Amino acid sequence: MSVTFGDDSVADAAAEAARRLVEEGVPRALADGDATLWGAEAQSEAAIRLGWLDLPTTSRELLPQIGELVERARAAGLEHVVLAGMGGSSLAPEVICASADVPLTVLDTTDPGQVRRALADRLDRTIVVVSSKSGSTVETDSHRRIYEQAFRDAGIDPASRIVVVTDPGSPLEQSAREAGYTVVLADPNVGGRYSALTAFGLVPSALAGADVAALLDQAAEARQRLGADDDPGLLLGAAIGAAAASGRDKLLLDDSLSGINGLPDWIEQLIAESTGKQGRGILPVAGSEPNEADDELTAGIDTESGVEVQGPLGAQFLIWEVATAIAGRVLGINPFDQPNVAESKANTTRILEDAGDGPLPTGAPALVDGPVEVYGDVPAHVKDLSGVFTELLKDIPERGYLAILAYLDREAAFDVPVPQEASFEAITDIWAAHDPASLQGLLAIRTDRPVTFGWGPRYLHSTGQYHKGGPQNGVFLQITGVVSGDLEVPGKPYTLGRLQLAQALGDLDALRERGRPAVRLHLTDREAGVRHLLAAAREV
Ligand SMILES: O=P(O)(O)OC[C@H]1O[C@H](O)[C@H](O)[C@@H](O)[C@@H]1O
Repeated sequence: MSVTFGDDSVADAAAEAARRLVEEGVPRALADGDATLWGAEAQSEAAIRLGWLDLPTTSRELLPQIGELVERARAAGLEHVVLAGMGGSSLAPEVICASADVPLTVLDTTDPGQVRRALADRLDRTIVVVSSKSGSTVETDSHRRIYEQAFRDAGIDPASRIVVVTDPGSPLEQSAREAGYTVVLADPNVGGRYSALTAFGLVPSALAGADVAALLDQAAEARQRLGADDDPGLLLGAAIGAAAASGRDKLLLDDSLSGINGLPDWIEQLIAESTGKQGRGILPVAGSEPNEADDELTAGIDTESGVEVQGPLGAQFLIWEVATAIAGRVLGINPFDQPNVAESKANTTRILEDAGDGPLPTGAPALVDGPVEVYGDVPAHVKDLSGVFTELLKDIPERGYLAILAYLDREAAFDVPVPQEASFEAITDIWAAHDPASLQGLLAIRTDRPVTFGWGPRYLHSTGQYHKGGPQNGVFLQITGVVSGDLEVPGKPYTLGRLQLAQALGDLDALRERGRPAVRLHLTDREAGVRHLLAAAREV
């Protein structure tokens, strides 16, 4: 494993920052778990958040219990593994399984269509891992309730199918024990986004068929370098910290040549939640081409870049965690809290409670363009969707960015029928033409500012912290859609679709309270709406 520099100015700044850190004794202190490294204010939190440093060893203790679980699931013929978990409770298993090429259905959505698709898939052979560190995350709680009901309706005992991963003493641990579920306890001294190598990363991945012992071996090798002057995590942290301190605070992640699939999505949460606070921080940008702008730094996973990080997945996890902790130190930021995530959650709860049984407070559309309603402040001269895009792009300030936030079904594009004889290229073109995520590329070529794309509510547990806590230079484009086939959340007064819309509105409020430009597009016909959006973006 190694960190190398394709850009001399980055290399020089990193070397200088690393030299200072070594002089201050930081690498050794971090290796020893010194909680004072981020200042007095962060110390009490850091004291209970450094367990990740020792996971390559401590997580080995979990392997026998995980091995038994896997055996039991195999013996019972449970081949469809569903993971209900948000942010740190699902991003790592998603990368682990995608890289190992083993199937895992991740539920980190409140989209009723996406949840219905999972429910319709081999329920009789499904095992559900319900993962939540706090044990109180609303999305995960909803998924648990929905699956419990579905199992019961199918005459299946939920206790034979649900595995809970949570922190000791959480409300979920208690209710799971009462229900007779299998419970695997995670290390409480590791925060969600640093938990890749805890039970949160390992249990669902092992059930899906990934070799988790190998991951720990890879991480153990990286752990041995910790404390050394040439530790890859130290060099990476010094590079991204020093770059951000000098204004290069957009971190473009490129994994195009890597055999590891989807690590940028995991890095996004780690960097955005750890650094995006107090009006400062680093904006991770996944899935976008560099603009050669002077506020950008490119980081490649096994891919040549401004900074290239080479190594197997287990090592990458540890290197990026060390780097984030080091960058926090360089920037004077506590990398272990996420002070602004709760704002949108509180708004969502308030919106649902205030609305009672009545409609949610969406307001009236400022304009309607075919299957797309536009909500928000739109100048009077703007008459259509491409005009809305043009205005939003114009609104991006110097050093700012545009964030596209889609509260839609992440997999709907793949349901579109494709001709039987179509080539792989033709099929991917058809998918792209129906995928809201294609909007990122189409708008990115119209601006020299970074354009990010996040699925809601998934991003609320990731880049959402940076949007609200980081520099106030974001412009936000939300997309919601009409719900057909809504799902009850058993025991709750709301449906999944209602929760999804309330989450979008809750975050919109939090962004607007900060005076940021934020527009919501609502698709009154989802498929036609996506096609219309993409066509309008081509016209900008
Ligand atoms: O694991 P949970 O307690 O359900 O938390 C899931 C996610 O929730 C919050 O949004 C935090 O900001 C994330 O860091 C965390 O990963």
